[in-house]
Amino acid sequence: MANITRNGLLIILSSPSGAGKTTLSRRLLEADPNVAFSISATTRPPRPGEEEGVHYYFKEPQEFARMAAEGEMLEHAEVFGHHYGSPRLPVEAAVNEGRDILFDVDWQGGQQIKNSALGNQSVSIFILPPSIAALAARLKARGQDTAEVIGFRMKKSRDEISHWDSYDYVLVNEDLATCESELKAIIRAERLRREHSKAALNTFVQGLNAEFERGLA
Ligand SMILES: Nc1nc2c(ncn2[C@@H]2O[C@H](COP(=O)(O)OP(=O)(O)O)[C@@H](O)[C@H]2O)c(=O)[nH]1
Ligand SMILES: Nc1ncnc2c1ncn2[C@@H]1O[C@H](COP(=O)(O)OP(=O)(O)O)[C@@H](O)[C@H]1O
Repeated sequence: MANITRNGLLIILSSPSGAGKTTLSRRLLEADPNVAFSISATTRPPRPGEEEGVHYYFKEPQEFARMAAEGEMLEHAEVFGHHYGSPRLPVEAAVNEGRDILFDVDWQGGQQIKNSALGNQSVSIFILPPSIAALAARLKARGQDTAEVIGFRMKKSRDEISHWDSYDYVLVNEDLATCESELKAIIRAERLRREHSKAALNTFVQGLNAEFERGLA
């Protein structure tokens, strides 16, 4: 049977706060054991229920600055007044082992990953809310931020949305199940892209040519 190995894919997911990235990521990770989550480092304090090393690595600003200065992050940016970054080593390990890695990052992070040495192994997906009213309602319903924080995130969402045009794919998260299946379809197709398994395909086609030469056609 054909065994065409491929490099791992960097899956970049961005959206304005409240559009559903976290929910979609969780569903994808539960359904697909070949996808790992890139656990970001952040200076933001934990929300209720968030665990160290599961949702984020919570860092003091000084430690975060050291990690960034010493090149330990694949990308990093300031979002909502806090610093966020993706540790580099787990990403390189996953890609080399042919495992996909999912990033929940803002547009700045998405752009830095696209411009990095691993950019040609990445696919970026932007999630839009069905309406701004729905976005506000979801942030309220999540019940994890104060009215002031929600107001601030809503103001910033216009800026985040303005970057939709630099993503490979754009999905509208109206019905969650539909959006989840669209996301999975994108990942299935991207895994099959020629450039993501070029070395293995070269070897495979050489094998087909060798069969021709042996006169098996
Ligand atoms: N650039 C970058 N952005 C990140 C990273 N981790 C999280 N973010 C973004 O920071 C923003 C705030 O995240 P968070 O505080 O968890 O709130 P959320 O918007 O409700 O998910 C979101 O846009 C995330 O995508 C990271 O490692 N790098
Ligand atoms: N398609 C959807 N329809 C209704 N509610 C949704 C949908 N997708 C996500 N939500 C809800 O909206 C809130 C914000 O979603 P979340 O995944 O935390 O967003 P983000 O990570 O983008 O900030 C959560 O309470 C989530 O359950």
